[in-house]
Amino acid sequence: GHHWGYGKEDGPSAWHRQYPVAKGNRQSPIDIIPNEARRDSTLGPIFLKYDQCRSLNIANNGHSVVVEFDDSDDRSVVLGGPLDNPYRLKQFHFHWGGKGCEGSEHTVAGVGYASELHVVHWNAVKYKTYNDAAAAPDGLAVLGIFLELGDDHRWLHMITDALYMVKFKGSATDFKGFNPKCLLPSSLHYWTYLGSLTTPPLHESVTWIVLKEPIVVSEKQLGMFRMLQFNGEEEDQRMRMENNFRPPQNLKERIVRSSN
Ligand SMILES: COc1ccc2c(ccc[n+]2C(=O)c2ccc(S(N)(=O)=O)cc2)c1
Ligand SMILES: [Zn+2]
Repeated sequence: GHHWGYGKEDGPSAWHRQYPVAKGNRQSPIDIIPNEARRDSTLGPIFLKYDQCRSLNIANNGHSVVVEFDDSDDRSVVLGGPLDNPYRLKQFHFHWGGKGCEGSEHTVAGVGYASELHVVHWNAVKYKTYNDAAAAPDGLAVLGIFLELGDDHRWLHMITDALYMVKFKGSATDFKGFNPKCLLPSSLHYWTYLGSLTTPPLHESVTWIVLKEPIVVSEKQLGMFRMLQFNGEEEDQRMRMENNFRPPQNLKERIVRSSN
């Protein structure tokens, strides 16, 4: 059927027609206002156990570029912080803007970053499958990492070098041996709040953990993401993949907590 996207007709302002939860009470992303975040001494550090992670493939799903992991056991998990149990690493993907424009989903005191990396984990303790977890209020934990423009990122080339293989929607290729640890900033200090998937089906199933410290990538590296296309190879209309971000949503009755 008529699929959702990021254009004028099928973009974020239209998603509520097919996904009424778009106007729900715990939608993401949000504008994070550091001065209004509640410092919570009960919030411990998060731990990312990625040493045994097994990346499988990199794919263009028509909305972003996604690296998927083997989530058949608890080999790589995020735990601690606001989480009551370990959440299993499933995939990571990015959101970005057009040349020189903002592109992150979360903003900080009204300011956006050039891009945002989402590392998606699911609660395999309570739910049997990822899809079950993705629809449950405590089903997912997504780590959000801001990308700001500066020097080349020393490891991002491992991803940008593979992008030519997944130019079109529906393309995928092997992508083994990649550990997302190399994409983390030095500090794991974070903000956390209860929210949703930022793309349809917009399920209100995400405990968001947004790192305060951005990583630095170059304009050249980020520009490589814009060689990707929203369309499949066979489609006539060529649409450059960019500005694939949802703008901040109403905070409603939520508070954002801050790690120490
Ligand atoms: C049928 O049920 C689903 C469930 C989840 C789906 C999905 C389609 C696309 C993405 N997802 C996702 O898993 C998904 C979507 C958005 C995000 S985000 N941008 O990190 O909030 C993470 C993960 C369909
Ligand atoms: Zn995302």
